[in-house]
Amino acid sequence: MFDGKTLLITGGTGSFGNTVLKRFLDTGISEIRVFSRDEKKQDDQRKKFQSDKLKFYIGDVRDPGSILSATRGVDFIFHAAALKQVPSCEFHPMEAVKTNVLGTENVLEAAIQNGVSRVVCLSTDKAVYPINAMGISKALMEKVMVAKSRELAKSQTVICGTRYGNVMASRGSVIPLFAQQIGANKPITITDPNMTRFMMTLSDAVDLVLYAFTHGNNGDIFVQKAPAATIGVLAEAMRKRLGVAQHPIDVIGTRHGEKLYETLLSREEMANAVDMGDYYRIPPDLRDLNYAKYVEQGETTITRAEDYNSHNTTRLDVDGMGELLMKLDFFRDLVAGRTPTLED
Ligand SMILES: O=c1ccn([C@@H]2O[C@H](COP(=O)(O)OP(=O)(O)O[C@H]3O[C@H](CO)[C@@H](O)[C@H](O)[C@H]3O)[C@@H](O)[C@H]2O)c(=O)[nH]1
Repeated sequence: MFDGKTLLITGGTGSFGNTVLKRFLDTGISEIRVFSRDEKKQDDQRKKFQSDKLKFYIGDVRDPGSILSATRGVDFIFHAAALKQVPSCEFHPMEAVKTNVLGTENVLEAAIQNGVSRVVCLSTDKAVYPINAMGISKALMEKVMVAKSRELAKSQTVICGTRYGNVMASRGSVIPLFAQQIGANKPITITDPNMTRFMMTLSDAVDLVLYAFTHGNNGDIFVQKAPAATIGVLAEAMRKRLGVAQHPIDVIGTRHGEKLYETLLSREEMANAVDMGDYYRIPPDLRDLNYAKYVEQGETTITRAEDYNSHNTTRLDVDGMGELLMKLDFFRDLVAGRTPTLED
């Protein structure tokens, strides 16, 4: 499917981009373009991968001109550029709007104008019933994506999306933080031991994007079924695997904009979602803007459906969480006493 094709990754210098490069540079793909603002990270990637197939584009999704010229001659786009830190978006919500909402519109317009055949936009569980600025901006990004895709019936571009949960051991996230606290002999800071999060590996996240890429129709959003754990269980599993069962814990309380649990599919989406085994496909609402229809044809299935969230999905216990941790290079390094490297 990728043989002889050109793929562009927005925000491609991040951990998602790195994982895609690792998987694809040695295939029959003809070119991968990394589009980002970060000259330094691009330079690191250039040195790390040393491949003629890899092309670097400095630009910002906020600047329509930069993305328009970078997408000329491109077949596929993975749109990963985003402001994704919850606290920073909370304090600078307009920055989240500029990158996550307006930036996405620029990427999609450029894709349509340049006849790109497939675009996959990356979203997050925080976009469902959102309460923080990051999630709200990603929810609006999804709406932009679905609205744009509605106009594309006769065009050659297919736009779809994915939502995923927490990527384990990503830079700045809780697993490396707890590891560092254990290493420095400081207490593990738990916000709320009963808080749950979906647990996914970076490789799962890339698989999900590839699944959407292969199966997506215009406006579809894909979600991977994933297990979840409480933060209490996560801390317990880390203490146990690292042989420090008595390491002290401080409960520090919930941070700005945090939820007790995350939701991957709302109740309303669940009523229409297609169960595809390991994944759900959420088709777009294709009714037209005829209000009489909305009033006369209610969705009776919605009242019966339950949302899909990190409280009601498969729950990992301490041993299950420990096994999942051991799938991470980061954590295996830690257990073996090697200096762990983060993906990003
Ligand atoms: O000192 C800490 C820090 C975090 N947590 C908890 O650990 C969990 C995960 O936190 P963190 O790793 O910071 O991730 P999230 O805030 O859930 O957000 C991440 O996961 C999202 C997907 O849901 C991504 O979109 C975001 O970019 C990414 O920051 C949460 O329940 C936190 O309350 C603690 O208990 N103690």
